[in-house]
Amino acid sequence: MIKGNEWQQEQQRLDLVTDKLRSAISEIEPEVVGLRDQVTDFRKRFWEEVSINTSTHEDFEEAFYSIRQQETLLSERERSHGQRMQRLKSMKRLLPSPYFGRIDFQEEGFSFSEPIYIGVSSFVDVDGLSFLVYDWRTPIASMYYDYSPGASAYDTPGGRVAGEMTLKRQYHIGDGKLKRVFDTSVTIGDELLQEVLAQGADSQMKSIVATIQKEQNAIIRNDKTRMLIVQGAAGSGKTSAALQRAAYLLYKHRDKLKADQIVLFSPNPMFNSYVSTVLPELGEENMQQTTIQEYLVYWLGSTLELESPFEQIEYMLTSLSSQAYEARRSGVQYKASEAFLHALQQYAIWLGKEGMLFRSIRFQERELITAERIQLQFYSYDPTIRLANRVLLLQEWILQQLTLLERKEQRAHWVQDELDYLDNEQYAEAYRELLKKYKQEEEVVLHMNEQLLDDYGQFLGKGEDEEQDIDFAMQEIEGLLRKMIVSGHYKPLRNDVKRFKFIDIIGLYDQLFSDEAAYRGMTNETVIPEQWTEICRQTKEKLSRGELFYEDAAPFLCLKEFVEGTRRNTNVRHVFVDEGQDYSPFQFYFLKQLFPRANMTVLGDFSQAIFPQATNLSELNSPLIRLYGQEETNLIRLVRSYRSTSEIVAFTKALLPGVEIVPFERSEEKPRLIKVSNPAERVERMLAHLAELKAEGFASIGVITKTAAESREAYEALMSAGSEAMRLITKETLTFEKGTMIIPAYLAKGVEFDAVLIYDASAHVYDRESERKLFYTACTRAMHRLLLYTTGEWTPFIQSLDANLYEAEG
Ligand SMILES: Nc1ncnc2c1ncn2[C@@H]1O[C@H](COP(=O)(O)OP(=O)(O)OP(=O)(O)O)[C@@H](O)[C@H]1O
Repeated sequence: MIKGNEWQQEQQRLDLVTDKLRSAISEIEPEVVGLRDQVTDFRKRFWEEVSINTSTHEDFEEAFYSIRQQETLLSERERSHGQRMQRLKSMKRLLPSPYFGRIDFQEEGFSFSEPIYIGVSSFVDVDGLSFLVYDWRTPIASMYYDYSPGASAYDTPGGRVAGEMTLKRQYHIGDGKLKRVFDTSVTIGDELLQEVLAQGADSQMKSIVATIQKEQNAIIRNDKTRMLIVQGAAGSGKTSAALQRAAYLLYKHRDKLKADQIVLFSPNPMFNSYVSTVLPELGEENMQQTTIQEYLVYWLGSTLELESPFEQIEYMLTSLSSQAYEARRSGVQYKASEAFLHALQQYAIWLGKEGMLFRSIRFQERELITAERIQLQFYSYDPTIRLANRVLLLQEWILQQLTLLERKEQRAHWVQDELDYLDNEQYAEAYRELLKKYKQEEEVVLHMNEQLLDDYGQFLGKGEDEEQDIDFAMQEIEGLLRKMIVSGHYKPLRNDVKRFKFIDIIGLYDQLFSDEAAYRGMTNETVIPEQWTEICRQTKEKLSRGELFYEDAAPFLCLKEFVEGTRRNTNVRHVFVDEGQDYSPFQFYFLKQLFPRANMTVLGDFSQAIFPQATNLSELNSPLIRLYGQEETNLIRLVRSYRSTSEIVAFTKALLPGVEIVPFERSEEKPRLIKVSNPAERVERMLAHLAELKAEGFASIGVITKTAAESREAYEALMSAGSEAMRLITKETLTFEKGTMIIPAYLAKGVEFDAVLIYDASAHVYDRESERKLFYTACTRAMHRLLLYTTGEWTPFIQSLDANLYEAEG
């Protein structure tokens, strides 16, 4: 802590900045209100100021320019209103705590050092030059995160600036008052960080701007590589750093990057609500947040019903071991692999030569163009043309065929029938439609006049010439009506062709899962999973029900892309993938194709890989590194965990031998193992523990189960034993709230609780080695307290632990 004199000076400086903020706010506030009123008024009176006269060319031009002028004036005012509004908001955000850090920096060649105060946004004095507060994202502020006092430097667009940092100070300011001030000498944040980490969990993730650590800063400011991979231990701040990174990018590229050009892929919809306040807290708009499931469903359209990743994991966790189970598991892994991607690529080449499957174009129970004819046409194209381009040629050909067929169809009986059934009203309506459509065409206008429509039905009694004219006109109307009827019926056919419905894409995917020899022939694959026959049976059976396994979604869409050409989103510039270890190489490939202009940031932890299709993000041979190539990829590792106490980290680290995780020194209670004799006793003990934890001040508590069924069971047991309100979280839950919640481990990914209660850590619940990481993930959600229960034998993961790591209660 600093001394009295310095404290006073700091408080005076704070008062000065606060006063300046207040006066700037009171100056700008009326301006903002005034501009807002002007804009509203302007919009209301927009057309009053414009003279519209289109009688002559000159009048028309004048009207055009007067609209343009009005528009320019309006957008100018909107822009200055927007800019001032932004400034006002950022000053109001600064007011309660204008800055959190200070560095004094003496640049090389200068004889004095300048204090740099750092806050969530910049604040410049009335002279327009002196920065009273620097935004944390400015180049100079990076030294605050990267250096201790001593030699330091920062990068600017003009080059590197070196010098000496003579002081580094942290502030805890609340309501405009200095609460605490720390001078740091080694690494930043230790004291302030201690204080921040000692606090309880929140219903929303918090911004970590005041205590960003050096290795996290490297993630936030890395703006060079196409692919940034962050392999970070549980609680090491991957998600936090990702959100700060988005804020940094929005600031650095504020002229060209908009929030909707950044997409964050989250593990589940509830997680979106958990992280949604960080960017607004930093004064930025939220980026797009979604889940990969949402994307896959969107791209699949209504073709097939997709299993959700949570249904897949529930199957993995709840089914008994059997041949079918093992085959599914191995199928999931194979379908996620690069080998399968390669097989698909080879399959597409094979399809270029043979085996394409088409669907006949059918109309009214008739085959207009048979699948065989389409296939013949397809294979008549030059085989050197890419598959997807040949499909485009084919599409064009089918549309042409439809035009010819449509012409012939106009003479069909059914058209005459429909024509006969048109009543006068419909006839007249159709006629009007025709008039509208053809009113530009002189020829038609010549023969059709509105009089004819009005006189329809009173034709008798006219002269011969007139009658001839009328006959001719009637024939023409009839011809046009026939055309209209047929083209109305053909429209859906044409739309289907435009949407490539003439390709039997489900059949093509299904065909891949043929016997081993055929599969080899189509794909050149040599290494095929042992349970291939069973994998094929399961996949085909699912497809025959119009459904798709989760693991099949990305491969299916890739095949669709090879055949139909790529769909792309070129607007998005940054894709963030959180919990990246749970994505398959296939899904990454899909995202890369989908967002060709985006840089990718993948954050994950292979120790928390709970899905069988997991990808190891950081091993040398990782498919993720190969995605953009070594040169375009940067890998950063985080090992320090900021979430859990040292005792909890020591316990969880021992659960997963070899895991790289270092606790941030914060000591509290050891995890507690509570053995009870039956479920009723467990409920009774849990209720007592919940009450104790709440009395200690822990407001966010997670009762974590293995499956959804176990969550429901726990919820019912606790509620019927008289528990206070708690929330049962399911895959449909959209919001994360404070309080006590019961949640399956796979949905608790990415979130954290003050206290975690593992509902059943018995041997019969966590018995497969493949569930170790799930169990580890559940335990690592705890910040301050971890309690585990069993009604019998402990899971082998716990049995093998050193007894010093926990407190056992009988
Ligand atoms: N530099 C920091 N300053 C203060 N708090 C931090 C910092 N880094 C991380 N934290 C805190 O540590 C906790 C864990 O962070 P976060 O959820 O971002 O980690 P994660 O690596 O994404 O975790 P997991 O993979 O286990 O979900 C959060 O409470 C976060 O606020």
